[in-house]
Amino acid sequence: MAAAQLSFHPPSSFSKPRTHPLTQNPLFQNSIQPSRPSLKPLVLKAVLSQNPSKPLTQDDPQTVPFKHCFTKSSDGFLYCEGLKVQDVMDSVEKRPFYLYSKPQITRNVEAYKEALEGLRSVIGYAIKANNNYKVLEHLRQLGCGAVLVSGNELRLALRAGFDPTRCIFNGNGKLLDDLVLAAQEGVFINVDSEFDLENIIGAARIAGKRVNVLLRINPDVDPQVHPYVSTGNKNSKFGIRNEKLQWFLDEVKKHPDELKLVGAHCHLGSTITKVDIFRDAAVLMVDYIDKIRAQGFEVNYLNIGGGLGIDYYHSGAVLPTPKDLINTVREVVLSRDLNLIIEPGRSLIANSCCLVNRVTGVKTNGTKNFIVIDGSMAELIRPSLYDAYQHIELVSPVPPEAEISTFDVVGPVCESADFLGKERELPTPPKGAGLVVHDAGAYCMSMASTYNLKMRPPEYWVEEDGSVSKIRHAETFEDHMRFFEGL
Ligand SMILES: Cc1ncc(COP(=O)(O)O)c(C=O)c1O
Ligand SMILES: N[C@@H](CCCC[NH3+])C(=O)O
Repeated sequence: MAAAQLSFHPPSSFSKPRTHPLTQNPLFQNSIQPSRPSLKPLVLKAVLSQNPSKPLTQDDPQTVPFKHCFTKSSDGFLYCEGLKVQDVMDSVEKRPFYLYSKPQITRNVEAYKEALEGLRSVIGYAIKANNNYKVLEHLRQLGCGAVLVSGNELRLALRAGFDPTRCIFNGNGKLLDDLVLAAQEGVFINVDSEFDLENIIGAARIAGKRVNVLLRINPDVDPQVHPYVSTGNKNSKFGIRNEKLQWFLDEVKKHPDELKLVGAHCHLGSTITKVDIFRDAAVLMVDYIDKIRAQGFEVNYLNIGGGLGIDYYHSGAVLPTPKDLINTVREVVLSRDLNLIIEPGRSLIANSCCLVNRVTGVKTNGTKNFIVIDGSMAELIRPSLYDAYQHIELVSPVPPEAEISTFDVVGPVCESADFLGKERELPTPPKGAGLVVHDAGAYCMSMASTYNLKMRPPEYWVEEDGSVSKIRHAETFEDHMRFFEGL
């Protein structure tokens, strides 16, 4: 059986490949691919009034990559890249919506590219964080590859024009049909378990392709995060433990027509704010790579996964940047002349977006005060699911006499877990006031549901020229009824 034929693309400035045979591998060519036939662009392009005065806290976005694109002016208006969020609210349909800054996404990618200078590297954007098609196209145009966990994420990545040979297929329960598609397309596949390897071999045979595989190692490193987003400790369902490594190497040796072992992968978890944890893992991982190389395998890829946290608290605390992350593993990577793959999701997209809601009313039950908004756990589930903190503020100034109180910010969904924030000090807002939940670009819309038939919200972004475009239509009641057509 022939080895997977990998296409060559000229490198761009994104990653500067050194002269090395491995740079012939397209995973490390950072060209902007010509689009495959793309979906029709979504309608609407409403140019809204520009704010003439620069918001007070806004720094030069070109030089401050991790500054928030959402800033408050001294007179109490929230801006997104110089646009009043209130103006956007007044111009779009009356329902919760996600509002992104496209330039912030660009700045986030640029921060990673800069951090990766001098290394052969690929940024594999974790599509699960946000699967908006327009966002994906933008990230692909900026030079990102993609990390996938389902057949549909793979299909979406292909539609959005990602080069499949710059994509990595992860997951502990990958299905055979999806693996066949991945094998046909030349996607790199991470091996998670014995049955997964068996399925990958089967998929390679069906596709008639030799598959590039990485072993997903469980290094047993504690990422010091919420247990639900911790993935690289020994009790996790993900990855291969040390004692089983030899079995996998022996299996790969037995299947040279189907498998080419090219590297090792680990993913420790998400919301990690201590970069030493990544270095500890990288040190362990190169130890694995040494062991694997000692058996004659030419493994040259180290994939350290994603997981970098962001400043959800807006507390002004100094958190590690992509540069801090990469610098902490740089020497380890160079010491073995490895190609580095990273899989960021949250740190590429979370801070570029907020969920914009309207206040339905304010109530007190005697012991607690509540701000009830039209958004809910259906649109944004992280607070309910992980007790996660996401910063909340009003978009416009309130009358000076408005009392500041401690509120739970809750939605209308019929669950006591339906809260967006607990015990927040806020001025009592009038009915209809705009209220945003920040840092909603990652794991918010992609985890939204239609519970209580709250249909999924529309998405907009502010473009580089300050105009606003709809980048996803709102889901409607009629969309729901279509599931029952013809029954
Ligand atoms: C295998 C893998 N890679 C990458 C990511 C992206 O992580 P994050 O969004 O924290 O960067 C995840 C999610 O935790 C993941 O499970
Ligand atoms: N959904 C999680 C992240 C999970 C990452 C996937 N392994 C969050 O919202 O923070």
